[in-house]
Amino acid sequence: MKKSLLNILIIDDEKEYLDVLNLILSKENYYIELESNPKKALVKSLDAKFDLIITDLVMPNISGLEILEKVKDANPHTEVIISTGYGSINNAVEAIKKGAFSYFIKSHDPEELIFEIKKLVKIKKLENKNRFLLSKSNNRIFNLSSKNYEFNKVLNTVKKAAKSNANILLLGESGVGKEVFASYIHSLSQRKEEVFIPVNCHALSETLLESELFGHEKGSFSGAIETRIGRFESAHKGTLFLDEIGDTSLNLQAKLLRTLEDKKIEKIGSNISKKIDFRLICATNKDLLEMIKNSSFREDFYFRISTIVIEIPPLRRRKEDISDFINYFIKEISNDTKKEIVKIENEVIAFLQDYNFPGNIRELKNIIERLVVLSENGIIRYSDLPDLNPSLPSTSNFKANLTLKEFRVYEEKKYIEYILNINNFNMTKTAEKLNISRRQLFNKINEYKIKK
Ligand SMILES: Nc1ncnc2c1ncn2[C@@H]1O[C@H](COP(=O)(O)OP(=O)(O)OP(=O)(O)O)[C@@H](O)[C@H]1O
Repeated sequence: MKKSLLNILIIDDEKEYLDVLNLILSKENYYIELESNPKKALVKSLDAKFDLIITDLVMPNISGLEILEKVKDANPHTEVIISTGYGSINNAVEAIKKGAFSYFIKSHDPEELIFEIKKLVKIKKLENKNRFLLSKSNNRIFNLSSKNYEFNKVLNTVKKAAKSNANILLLGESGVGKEVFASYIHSLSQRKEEVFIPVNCHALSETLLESELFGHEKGSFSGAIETRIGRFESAHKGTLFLDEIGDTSLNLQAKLLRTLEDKKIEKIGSNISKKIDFRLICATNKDLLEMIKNSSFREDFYFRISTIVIEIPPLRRRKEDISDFINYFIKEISNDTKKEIVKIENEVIAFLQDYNFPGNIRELKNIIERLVVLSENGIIRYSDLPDLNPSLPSTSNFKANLTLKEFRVYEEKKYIEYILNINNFNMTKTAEKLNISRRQLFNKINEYKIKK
């Protein structure tokens, strides 16, 4: 079946008028529903499947203006055209100020209405094109080719899973590329021309995360100065990526579970629920099954989000890909920094081939970035490598006249720098890894004058 150009709901308490409009518009490729009961119309008009609501202005019980306000509140992307008689033109102008797309005078030639609708189709097409271009420009090209059997098997599963609408759970150590995979899945899916919305569940406090996801009404809590659309709503028709899902509270998991079951959301402080169509991808580096055992993760929620589970292997298990990654990052970073690289010392490659990469691809990228920045005359040098094995004190790097305390300080500083580096200077993650509080970490950074 050919996809309709526009989904339209027409509301008018005069049934005959509805039939006339239906007849005129049915010649075009539109999907049309009619509603003559204003109360039912109000409920129907909030369905996000409609791109356009054409509503009469003056009706018993409910006015077209009321419908306009509710529609715009529930689905800001749905357009409204007000139809009215001569007597109410002032109100129709008022409606434009409140966000109506246009108005149409009932006694005029219906061609005027058809013209307005065609104008809207054109605008929607342009909007879609913009969204597509935007998502393409956000969609950097990643290095997903591999010589590793295990990784290629994972990639195959990803390609199959991407075509379905199933919820996907991505597992893997920090820095293996879970977010890269999520956006790759989106780019292969039927939703590729729609938005990809990533949310990091770790970065925000529970209240902020809830409002980030569901949105809030103005004044619903202190700090809610303005009505805000949540990420679920922004992800409508596209893909929502919840990173670090293992860091959500049990409370929020219960709320998310309900949302996944009903595919409906309510803004905090609002009782209007909205249907949202989204594909969910979650990721974590935590052991969710272990968390279920110790009651910090809901089992029913786990089953909801894990229709397909994909585990991305760490970089140390795909060493045959390291040299390709080195070249890929050198190219990318030398392009960005406008530093041309002509040579890389063999010892650098040999060292990186041997190294275990606890921070995975992110760590390799950071190392290459450092090497490119420090390179001189286009040469990437072994001597510019950071000290990558801090747990083993390298005798060549300290003077033999240090006291034990000085030595400890020396090694501690190097280790903190190292962990900060592989965690992209994320304070929370670094503190967690070091098993100290963020405050203690800040104190150490100040004490040792560690710089990014
Ligand atoms: N296949 C790849 N090609 C190019 N760059 C990659 C690839 N995989 C990962 N990266 C880069 O490595 C870094 C980490 O990737 P990403 O954020 O996807 O990892 P992650 O597993 O989600 O990490 P975390 O668990 O810490 O959130 C990013 O800078 C990303 O661009």
